[in-house]
Amino acid sequence: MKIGIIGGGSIGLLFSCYLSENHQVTLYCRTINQVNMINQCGITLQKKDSSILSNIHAKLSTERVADELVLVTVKQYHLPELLPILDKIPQHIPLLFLQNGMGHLDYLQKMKHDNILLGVVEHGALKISLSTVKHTGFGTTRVAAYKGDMQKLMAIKNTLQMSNFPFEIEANYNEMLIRKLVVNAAINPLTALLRIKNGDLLSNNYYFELLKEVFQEIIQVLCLQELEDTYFASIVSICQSTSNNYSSMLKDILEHRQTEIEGIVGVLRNKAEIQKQSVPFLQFLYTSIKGMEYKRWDE
Ligand SMILES: NC(=O)C1=CN([C@@H]2O[C@H](COP(=O)(O)OP(=O)(O)OC[C@H]3O[C@@H](n4cnc5c(N)ncnc54)[C@H](OP(=O)(O)O)[C@@H]3O)[C@@H](O)[C@H]2O)C=CC1
Ligand SMILES: CC(C)(CO)C(=O)C(=O)O
Repeated sequence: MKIGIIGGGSIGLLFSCYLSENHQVTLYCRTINQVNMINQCGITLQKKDSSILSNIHAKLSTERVADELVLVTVKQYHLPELLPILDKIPQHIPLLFLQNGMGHLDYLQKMKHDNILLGVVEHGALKISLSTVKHTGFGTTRVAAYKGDMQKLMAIKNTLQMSNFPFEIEANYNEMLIRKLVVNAAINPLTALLRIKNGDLLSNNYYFELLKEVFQEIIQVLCLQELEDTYFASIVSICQSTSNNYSSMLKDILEHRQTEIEGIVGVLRNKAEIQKQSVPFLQFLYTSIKGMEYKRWDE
C-alpha cells in the first residue's frame, strides 16, 4: 500500500520505519533540511539492542499528497496550519490521526473525508535527529473509526498489522481517547510543573496526594465515578511502568517547546465550565503550564 505520513517527528519517524517494511511510505516534512537529510541518509531506527536503516522517500508537506492512506503525526496544535493541506487530499483517501488528547476532534467535524480514523499510540518514541528515532517503549496502536464504515477500518488495520508493531481496533473512539486523556491529564501537567519523573508521583506521598486530587477532578468532569478504581489503577500502573521516564509535557517544557496542555487539560477545563463544575487543581495546572509556555518567549 502507498502510505503517506505527515509530520517527521518522533511518531512520524517511528511509523515510517516500521510500516516501510511492508509498504511504500512517503514521509511529508515541514522543512527542506529534513527532506534532504532523509532522502540522502534514510531513517535510522534505534531499538534496545539494534539499529536498522530504512530507505524512505521524503517530501515537503506542501507537495501534493498522493497515497492510499494518510497518517497524521503532527502535534494537535500544529493541525490548524495543516488543515488547508489536508483539505486538498481527495475525499476517498482515509486519514488516520494519531494525536494525544481530544483537542483535535473539533477540527475533524468539518472535514469532508469519507473515512476518518483516530488512533492512540502506546509506544514511546524519541526523535534523536532529523533522520534518527529511538523506540523507547514498545506498545500497541489502538485505532477506532471517527467517521466511515467498520469494514474499511478492519481492512486498514489488517494491512498495517505487524507482529512486532501491533494494531488493535476499538469499537468506540470516544472511550478510547478518554482512557488516554485521563492518564495524560493526571500525569503530564503535574510532572511538568514539579519537574519530576513519572514514578515520583507514587513514591513521594505529597505528590501522590496531589495526583489523587487531580484525578478526582478529572473523573468528576468526565462523569467516570463508577469506573474510578479501574482508572486510578491504570494511572498507577503507567506511573510504575514508566517510573524512570519524563512525561512528554515535561520534555516539551525543558526543551522550550509548546506543550499539548490545550488538548489535554484545556479540554477538561472547558467541559467543567460548561457543566458549571469547579476544578481548582485542573485550573491551577492549566494556568501554570500556560505560564511556563509563555515564559519561553521572554528568554
Ligand atoms: N513521542 C511519543 O512517544 C508519543 C507521542 N504521542 C502523540 O503523537 C503526536 C506526535 O508526537 P511526536 O511525534 O512526539 O511530536 P514531535 O513534536 O516529535 O513531532 C511533530 C512533528 O510534526 C511536524 N510538523 C508540524 N507541522 C507540520 C506541517 N505543517 N507539515 C509537516 N510536518 C509538520 C513537526 O515538524 P518540525 O520538527 O519541523 O517542527 C514535527 O517534526 C502528539 O500528539 C503526541 O502526544 C503519543 C504517544 C507517544
Ligand atoms: C503515558 C505517559 C504519561 C508516559 O510518559 C505519556 O503518554 C506522555 O508522557 O505523554
